[in-house]
Amino acid sequence: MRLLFADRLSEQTLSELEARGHECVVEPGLSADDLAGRITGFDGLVVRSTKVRRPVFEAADRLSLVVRAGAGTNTIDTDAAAERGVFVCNVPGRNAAAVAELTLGLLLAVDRRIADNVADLRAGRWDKDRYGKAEGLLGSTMAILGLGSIGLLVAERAAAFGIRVQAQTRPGRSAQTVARAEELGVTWCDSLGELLATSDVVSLHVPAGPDTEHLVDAAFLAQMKDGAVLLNTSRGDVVDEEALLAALDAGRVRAGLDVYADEPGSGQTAWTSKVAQHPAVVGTHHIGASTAQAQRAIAQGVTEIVEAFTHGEVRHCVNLDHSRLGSFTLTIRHHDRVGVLAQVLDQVSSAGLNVEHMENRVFRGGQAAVASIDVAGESSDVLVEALRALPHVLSVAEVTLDPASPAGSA
Ligand SMILES: NC(=O)C1=CN([C@@H]2O[C@H](COP(=O)(O)OP(=O)(O)OC[C@H]3O[C@@H](n4cnc5c(N)ncnc54)[C@H](O)[C@@H]3O)[C@@H](O)[C@H]2O)C=CC1
Ligand SMILES: O=C(O)C(=O)COP(=O)(O)O
Repeated sequence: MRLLFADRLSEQTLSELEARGHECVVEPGLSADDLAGRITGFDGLVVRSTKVRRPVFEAADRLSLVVRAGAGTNTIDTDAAAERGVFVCNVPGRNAAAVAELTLGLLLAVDRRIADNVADLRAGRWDKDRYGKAEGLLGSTMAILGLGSIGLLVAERAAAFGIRVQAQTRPGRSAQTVARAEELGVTWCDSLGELLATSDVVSLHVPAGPDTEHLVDAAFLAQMKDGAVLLNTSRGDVVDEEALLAALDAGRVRAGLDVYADEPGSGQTAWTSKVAQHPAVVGTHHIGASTAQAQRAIAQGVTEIVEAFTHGEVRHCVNLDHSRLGSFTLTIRHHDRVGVLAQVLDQVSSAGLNVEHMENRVFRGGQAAVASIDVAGESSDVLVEALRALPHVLSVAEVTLDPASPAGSA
């Protein structure tokens, strides 16, 4: 594949990909605005936080894969990609430990005012009176919103500090997550109000999106305990910064932030932000994932995704429709001969039906294969009989799909 890297990734990944025959063009200086003018001629695009907007997909001539070398895909117009059949994949979980470490670092820094301590020492001031007044974390209570890869690792680290961790009950949470959370001693609150009112620390680990935009607003902050600490290492959009500013000014809360609503991308630039500069905030420069360990793990994940993709497997795609759109599945056993599937599809199309998903697997020896075809519309005996009558078709079975069942669960 011809791959454009619009952010810097480890040299090892680039040499591994090149050793496997891929061409890697590395242009970390490209901005979001430059991408549309640069994308032609590339099959794949690899980015960290550089935004990939609709014009990139409109300008692309052969782009088939965008890899987000990280977790959050809110920086990529995944709908525009989906409209043009471009896969957007992320590398989930691989930078979670780094973000969890920073989250605890921010909490300690807020509680002990580490940044102010350091600034005064560097300025030649000793002030034990001022800085010797932390509450301490042992026995305090932390709410985690977003109990995914990062949230669970934060829970694990917080528990090691003797912090009681709680989360809100949430429909659809996997049994595995619930089991791991309970192993870590996480307890459950039925409502957000109860969660916030009983927590000394609130840590955000939800993805950005319409459901979580300004999740932390004035009402949310008003429900937090007086003097509580808000930690945000997820995305700036999750917090209404005007509301946070008001709560900070009122001395109601303190905050540890790694992400901001209008943060710049990578590199260096002059930048001011009222929340980032607030004296009750310990802020970092969106560096949650920026450890060498995490970046090595992410880079390895990128190599795996690109390699799997070249072998026909799409890993960690975030813009496929995973719900079955078909209304029935045809399972067709056939001799593995040229043209058999074309005839099958011809019959399906003559019946006015649309194929939503299909897979064809060849048996050992290459004599026979089985095709599984999810079809939208109404099946009929006429179609099934026409398929059975085709040369080289061995058998045809038809199963009606349950619209509520996700793909692959049948
Ligand atoms: N500061 C940094 O450098 C980094 C920030 N991130 C951010 O952290 C986010 C989370 O990352 P991961 O834990 O790896 O993702 P994840 O997908 O493993 O976990 C997200 C969790 O949030 C839950 N969730 C979604 N909507 C929710 C809602 N409305 N309320 C409560 N829970 C909700 C999901 O069910 C899932 O369990 C990413 O989407 C990204 O925006 C990720 C990596 C680095
Ligand atoms: O993985 C994520 O979601 C991150 O926020 C990390 O962003 P970055 O790769 O450091 O620009």
